[in-house]
Amino acid sequence: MGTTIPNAIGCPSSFHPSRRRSFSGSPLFTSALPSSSSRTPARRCWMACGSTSAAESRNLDGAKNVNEHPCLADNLGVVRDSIDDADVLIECRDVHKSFGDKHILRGVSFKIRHGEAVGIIGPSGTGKSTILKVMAGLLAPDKGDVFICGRKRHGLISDEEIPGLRIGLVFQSAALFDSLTVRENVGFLLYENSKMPENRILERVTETLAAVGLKGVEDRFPSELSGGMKKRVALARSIIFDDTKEMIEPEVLLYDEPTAGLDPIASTVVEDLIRSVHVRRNDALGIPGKIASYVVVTHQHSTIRRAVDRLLFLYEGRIVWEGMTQEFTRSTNPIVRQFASGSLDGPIRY
Ligand SMILES: Nc1ncnc2c1ncn2[C@@H]1O[C@H](COP(=O)(O)OP(=O)(O)OP(=O)(O)O)[C@@H](O)[C@H]1O
Repeated sequence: MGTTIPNAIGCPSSFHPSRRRSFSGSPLFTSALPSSSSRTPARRCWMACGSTSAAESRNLDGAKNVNEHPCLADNLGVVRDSIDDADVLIECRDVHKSFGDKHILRGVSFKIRHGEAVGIIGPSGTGKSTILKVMAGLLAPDKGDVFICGRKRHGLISDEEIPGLRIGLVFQSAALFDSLTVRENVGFLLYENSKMPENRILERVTETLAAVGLKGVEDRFPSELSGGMKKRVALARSIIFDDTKEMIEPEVLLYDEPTAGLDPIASTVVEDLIRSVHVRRNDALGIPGKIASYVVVTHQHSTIRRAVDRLLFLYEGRIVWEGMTQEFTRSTNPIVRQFASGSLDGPIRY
């Protein structure tokens, strides 16, 4: 099975689900990496260097102010906890990325573990979408590394052969194919990449739509859906999987501003859906979710409160604070305080 190369442009006007062909221009990105091994996601690997290359100071509440200065960290002799990294699905280690002379990511390091629900927040233009694309394998770091289940990724997702983990990126715009019906959009990857019989794909599409709370919309086109429905269809498309395979790889979903532009109630629906497809919850049909972990980039307080457990605060291309969501509003970090209050006074300058 080939890897689906993500992009956000092409719309396959000639696509028909009954015609399987090699098409790699999906606006959806779900990289279904080939699973050539039967190892579990929890590959045992110990990483001696810890989760960040930074000196970290712990608040009383347990959150970390991250002082990004690797030399300082070494000089201070910061003793890192010995952590069992067997459950780390994705690790970014000292990731740098520039666009022209704009140095956007300046040494970003963090780990996403199996079962986690993580939010990435921070001021506009600070590189949140960029780090999602680096995690997804759409952008290669200029410096630093991305590890998938403990194995270093080389190049982009399209070049790699790392098995055992699917990574899906759900774009802010939903990025549905306008000329395809909801059924064709949701079943797209299965039509393109699986050997499932068509009637089984149709069943999977209906089941998956039901899991995100949508019924009877299979024949509609995206233009006939509300913004919230489009986001739900995009979510269904990202969680559908080939259930004829012997082993289903764990999947990490990366959501880029999934509630942007939605009213408060539609936001709540999407936030609850994001939760419901996670392994620790049940979907709309009462079936346990299958998404191993997810990462949400968001500006919305409701999404932070409702959809994620742990937060990474990105500022000027670095993680400057991380902690649990309930620690966020109590943080004494001046950057976090200013951001949480929306004040014009403070270290963040626009
Ligand atoms: N492909 C690209 N080419 C050139 N510049 C880019 C590219 N992608 C992102 N940038 C620039 O990198 C910076 C960070 O963009 P990014 O979208 O990652 O920020 P963000 O934190 O997600 O912002 P927002 O919260 O406003 O969505 C911006 O200045 C953006 O213009």
